[in-house]
Amino acid sequence: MVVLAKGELEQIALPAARPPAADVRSVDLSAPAGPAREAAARALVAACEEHGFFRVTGHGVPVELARAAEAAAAGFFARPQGEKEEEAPTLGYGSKSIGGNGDLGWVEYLLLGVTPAGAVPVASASSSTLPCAAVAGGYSSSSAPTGPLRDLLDEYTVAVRRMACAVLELMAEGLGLGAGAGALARLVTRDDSDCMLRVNHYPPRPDQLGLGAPNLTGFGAHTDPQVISVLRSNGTSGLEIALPGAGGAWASVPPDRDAFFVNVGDTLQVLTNGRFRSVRHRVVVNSERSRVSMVFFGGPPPGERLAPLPQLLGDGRRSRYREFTWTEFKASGCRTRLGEDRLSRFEIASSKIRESLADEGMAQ
Ligand SMILES: O=C(O)CCC(=O)C(=O)O
Ligand SMILES: [Fe+2]
Repeated sequence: MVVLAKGELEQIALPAARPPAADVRSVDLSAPAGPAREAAARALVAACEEHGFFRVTGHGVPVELARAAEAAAAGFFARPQGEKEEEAPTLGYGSKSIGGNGDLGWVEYLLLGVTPAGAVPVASASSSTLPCAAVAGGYSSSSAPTGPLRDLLDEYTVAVRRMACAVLELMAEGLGLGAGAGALARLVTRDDSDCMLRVNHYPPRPDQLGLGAPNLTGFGAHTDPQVISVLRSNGTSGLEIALPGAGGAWASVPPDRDAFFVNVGDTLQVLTNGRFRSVRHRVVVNSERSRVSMVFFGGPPPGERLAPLPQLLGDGRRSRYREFTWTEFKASGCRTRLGEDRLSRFEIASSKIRESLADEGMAQ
């Protein structure tokens, strides 16, 4: 259950309009080597350039495993509130608060850091998949006993991480990275990679709002900071992506229980020197049905130096971003609200402009 005070409910109310369906491209990860795989790699790159978002079929994650993990999570969310809160230390349970800076949503969640030993809870107080220094050093193993839900989520995470790696390998082929092609996938497969699993539960809109009442923000508009995020849901609508172009109109993602969806994250936008688009997205609660989503966030190791890949700079093309580490990005993002643009402070152009304004004594 998500409990919000009256003022809080107003804060997350949205107009009832429903955006048009997004035209989401599909990428078949199982395409055989040769022309079919080359076409899949091209489709993937085009989708990352245009929307920063695509659907993955032929992904190799057993559907039974995904459904079993989802059903176990749904069973957990159906338990009494007190019992769920007791599981904060073992499962990273939290509700309504997203990040540590006052963002609210009609959502409850589990948040687990991925370590070589399996998934471990991320402390609720600072829990966020957004950059935050509190988790920049990695996750300590929990001594709390694991249970069937944790075991299923562990198994699921291993399978989805493998798929994320396959996606990044296909991406590297599509980008023509050549000899350095393994570098992208390695970012999320190292033992110290900063990966996370987040299971979100959006209960149906509360009855007391009545008919004709506004929609609610489940998860406010944001970009994901990591390299890629890999998401599946129980087939309930609600996820929306911002379309390219001025204004960034919203489009709703048609639900699909068997496919996965991939978001380009901020880090991948930097690695591709802005060629790929870190997609803005949000979840709107407008349904009679609960939405359960499971999102794997593929993040780099803390000390990883992030800058555009040299192969993607091209002749004489300049880097749009200054180099920074993942730890630095997390520390700087820690103070931001959910919807803020966390990359702008790493853009070379804007920092150059700030420097010249400072030289002229015009900056504050
Ligand atoms: O729950 C969803 O469908 C998306 C959630 C999301 O964007 C996130 O956890 O970063
Ligand atoms: Fe997200």
